[in-house]
Amino acid sequence: MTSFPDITFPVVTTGGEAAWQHTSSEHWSRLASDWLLDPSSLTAKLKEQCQQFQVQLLGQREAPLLADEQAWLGPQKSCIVREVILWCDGQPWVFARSVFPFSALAQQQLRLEDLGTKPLGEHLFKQPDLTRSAVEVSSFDPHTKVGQLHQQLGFPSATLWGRRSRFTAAGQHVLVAEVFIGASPLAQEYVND
Ligand SMILES: C=C(O[C@@H]1C=C(C(=O)O)C=C[C@H]1O)C(=O)O
Repeated sequence: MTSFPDITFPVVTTGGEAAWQHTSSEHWSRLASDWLLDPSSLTAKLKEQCQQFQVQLLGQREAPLLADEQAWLGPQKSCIVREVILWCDGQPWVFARSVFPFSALAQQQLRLEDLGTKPLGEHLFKQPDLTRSAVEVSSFDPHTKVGQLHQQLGFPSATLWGRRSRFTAAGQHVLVAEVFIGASPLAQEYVND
């Protein structure tokens, strides 16, 4: 069992650190990586890559939305924010921040209330009416909160890459952002980017 480092929640507290762009941009061709584009469950993909997959729950509670999150979820006064680190064989691979309105938490079919350290994806991908928006991608410089998390976890300063999309099921939206950090191939691949 990995002993997880103590990380303050929420990690992401300020907007403007990501420049989310659709993958049709010309910038995209240089980045083409199935880690960013693969529409299947990231949890399932990681479980194929490692023997021991673990979810470190940093927190799941009401917290402020970032301005660019409001655009996806509509004018919510407040939302539930869930942040996790996904670990593969004792190494951090993904930092994920998911935000969803209280109405999604109350939607029993989604069972988000008692997720705990169960991976969100395993719930979402079981929903019969699940749809997913197009994926946005963004880089994260070393000075961003996620870039600092990567270094706090013991990895050298690097430009990181993440993706974001909105899941919809049972009439509710869940916005999920995933940044490849630590020992993940994508974080290593661009380490000198
Ligand atoms: C959306 C998925 O769920 C994963 C698990 C998460 C969690 O437990 O909070 C968050 C983002 C994803 O990396 C997925 O598996 O694709």
